[in-house]
Amino acid sequence: MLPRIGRHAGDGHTGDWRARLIDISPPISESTPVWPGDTAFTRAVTSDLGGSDAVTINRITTTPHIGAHADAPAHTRIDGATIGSVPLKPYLGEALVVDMTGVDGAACIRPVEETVERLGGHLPQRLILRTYPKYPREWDNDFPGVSPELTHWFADRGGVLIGIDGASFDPMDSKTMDGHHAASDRSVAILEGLCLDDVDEGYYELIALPLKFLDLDASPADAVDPLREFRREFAIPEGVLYFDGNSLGARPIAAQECAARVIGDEWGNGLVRSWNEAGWFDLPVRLGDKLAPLLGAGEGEVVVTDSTSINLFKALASALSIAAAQDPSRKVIVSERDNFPTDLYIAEGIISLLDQGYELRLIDQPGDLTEAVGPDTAVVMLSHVNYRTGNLYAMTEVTAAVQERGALMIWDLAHSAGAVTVDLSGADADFAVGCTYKYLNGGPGSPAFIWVNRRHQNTGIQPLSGWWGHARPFAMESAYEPGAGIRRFLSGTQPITSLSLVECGLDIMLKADMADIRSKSLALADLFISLVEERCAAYGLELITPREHERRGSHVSFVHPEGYSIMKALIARGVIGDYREPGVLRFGITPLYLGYADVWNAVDVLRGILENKSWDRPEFRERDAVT
Ligand SMILES: Cc1ncc(COP(=O)(O)O)c(C=O)c1O
Ligand SMILES: Nc1ccccc1C(=O)C[C@H](N)C(=O)O
Repeated sequence: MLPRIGRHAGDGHTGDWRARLIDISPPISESTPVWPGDTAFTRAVTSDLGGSDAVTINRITTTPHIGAHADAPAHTRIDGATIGSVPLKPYLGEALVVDMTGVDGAACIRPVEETVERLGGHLPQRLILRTYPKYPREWDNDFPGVSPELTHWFADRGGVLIGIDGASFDPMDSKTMDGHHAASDRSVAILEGLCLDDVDEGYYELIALPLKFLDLDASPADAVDPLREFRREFAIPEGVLYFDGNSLGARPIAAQECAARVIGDEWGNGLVRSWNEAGWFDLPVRLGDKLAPLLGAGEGEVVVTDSTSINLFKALASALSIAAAQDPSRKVIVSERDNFPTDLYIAEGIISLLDQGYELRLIDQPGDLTEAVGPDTAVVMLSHVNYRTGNLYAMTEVTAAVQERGALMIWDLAHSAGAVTVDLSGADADFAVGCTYKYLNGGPGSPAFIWVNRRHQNTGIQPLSGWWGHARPFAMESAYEPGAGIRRFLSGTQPITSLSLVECGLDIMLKADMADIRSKSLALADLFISLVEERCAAYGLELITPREHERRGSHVSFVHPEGYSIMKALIARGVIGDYREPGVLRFGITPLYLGYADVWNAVDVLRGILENKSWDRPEFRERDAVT
């Protein structure tokens, strides 16, 4: 049984993660109304810290049918299962909230059908029915119940749970309890007394796990509902909790069909004609335009092409050429010691290739940046989200500070695109690069992207002057003439099969609201941090990710001296994160396919591994080539 989520709300270090969850459990206290004649909630203190006792302990007396609660089949059937023996799965997962406030009498089929039709035709396995415009604080005799027809109709369509805000599935005067019987006959789990005041119609993730009272007829349940509708777009193997979308995103289900189309039809049947007919030649630009809104960029500013490393080479070389034209005395490239190594290596490569006295100046922490940028600085090149710590730079402020000091700003968005809200135009940055295989779910090694501010597109030198960046590629002229606009940043022929798959990930991402992704990411990460700190406190994990939302990307990293073995043990148990030197356990938070229950379950596994020291085995110490 998972513990109550709500209990973690006020304990100081959890931040405001609950702000993005909707708690649909009314508070339980002595003033909580219960069915007339049933046992109200009372408590007595049996041991008191305020007195001379070592701990405080209460004793409670209550009906289990209090507040938001789950009815067990044993409530209305002599041979029915008790709440401690019901399966938990129905209480956890995607739910549709339907507004029944305008319906006379019991909740019925029609409004469900209408809502499903209006919202796009998908009926999940859980239904939550709202019958009150405002949840009653006093006992209300006049609740409508759930019609047996609705329960049968829903069970016929695979339904496993119905929840309602009213106090019961049957009206108050029912002697036959038909609503309850229909549910137990059809194995549909029952939730009653949900407070839905803040919940609009739509799809949510329901978490409403009953406390495991072995022999009881019901149990109080806590229910929280963050938005969740995208998980079914991804193929994630059974038994895997995937926390590594920051290295390689999960596979969109659509990718398989897309691959079959590109290979079978476009390549197989279209052959070379597909460069025109299937739009292969324009694909880098078309996908760039599709990606642009996720970066706060406009049309004609982004191409999807090459790798991040190669795009960084192009961006840095171009930026240096622009800076040199303005002020050739500026010879410093500022970056961060903790930047992803390829970024620093590429800068070193350009410096030695140009051989013009350029040097790399590395800061040791984000706070040192402004001091490091001065009249000698040509370009500043930073990862927006740090690959190891998850530190997030304030893009607008940093860009402004850099440009004020006369330098150009290049952002590496590898850990930002699809993970955090990005506004390149708003920040008026100079160049940006990033990959599509992480949060954009483009596939292993899928082509990366480059964004170039329009003011620079036709000015700098793009040194990888291949024919795809030529003004007239098929004129086959012997001299290079750079094309205009973002096409200049193309070099040569692209891996079309891999490039095509990028579109599947983008299409999913574009259906979601980036603000929702960001807030769910923060909520999941807050939950993850608070659970690890609370439940694994004894085992020496140290958080290296900033707690402040405005300084954090979309992964969470903990350091532990045995980090490598612990991560390998986690992966062996199906909790897939990754390891980075030194000692960093890194967990990617991908709101499109991770839910709150996944976080609970992953922390459970982590705690078990730490508690039993099951990481301490030779096979978990053996280093793989890729960590
Ligand atoms: C910040 C950052 N830049 C660049 C890269 C990699 O670049 P490439 O795709 O060229 O290997 C990564 C991860 O691989 C990264 O995290
Ligand atoms: N491209 C890869 C290939 C193999 C293994 C990992 C990667 C990564 O992307 C690592 C990632 N950039 C990181 O932040 O560690």
